[in-house]
Amino acid sequence: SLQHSSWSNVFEQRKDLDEICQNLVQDMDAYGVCVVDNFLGEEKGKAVLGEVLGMYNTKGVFKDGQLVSRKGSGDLKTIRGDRITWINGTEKYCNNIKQLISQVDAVVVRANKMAMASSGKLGMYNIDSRTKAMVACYPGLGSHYVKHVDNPNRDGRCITAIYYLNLNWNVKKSGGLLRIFPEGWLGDKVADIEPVFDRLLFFWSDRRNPHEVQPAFDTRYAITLWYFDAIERKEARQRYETGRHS
Ligand SMILES: O=C(O)CCC(=O)Nc1cc2ccccc2cn1
Ligand SMILES: [Mn+2]
Repeated sequence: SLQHSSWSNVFEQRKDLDEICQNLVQDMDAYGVCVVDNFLGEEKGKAVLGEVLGMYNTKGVFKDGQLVSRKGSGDLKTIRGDRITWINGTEKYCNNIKQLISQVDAVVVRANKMAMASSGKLGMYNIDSRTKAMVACYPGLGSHYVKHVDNPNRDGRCITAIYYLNLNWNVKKSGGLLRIFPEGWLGDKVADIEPVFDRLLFFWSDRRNPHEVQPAFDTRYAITLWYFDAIERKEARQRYETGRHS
């Protein structure tokens, strides 16, 4: 359909797939973190944002974030963290999110293959599946996410991919900075990622990349996908089945 054909040339318009994949392979080798800006372009990015806003304004779709408390002037102030919903993209009114997901899939799968051929670190994995997409919103008011590791105990997830949707986001005014503390970066350097519109971020999901979201003072939207390594995932399932898990 027309809709489909306009999506299929996303890469011709923006940057070709190869360029993005080479950049990903190189950055994962060098830094363990990779930022791709203008991933979909303004029109497609806004279409995805529109669907996320539609979902967010539909009662009951997003679950309340976990409670976090912040000691202000000594008093405990409960702030809800991120509000999330999980989708596979086939839901109603999610066609553009579905297309975003398949574009990210295309990049990850191709980069994984390229890295196998060039023996990049990404080539050490065999990426054959992923989680559903987690659509998250920080409702502002200082909501944040404490420093954590996505996959601390080999659950199978090797790469985190986060697509940000925040038009004209200004961290000085709105906060919401993602700060990654990459293991092994010298001089305790950090990677500060602003959650700006149409930005796609990749990083190793394991202990190499502890990260936090600093308090956000405007609503902050992101869509996250986690990609599985086939072997690590199988081993995690086996541990789970034999009950050897905490
Ligand atoms: O929005 C960002 O910049 C990243 C936020 C972030 O790290 N989110 C997040 C959300 C999670 C939700 C459930 C389980 C693990 C999770 C790990 N990370
Ligand atoms: Mn995380």
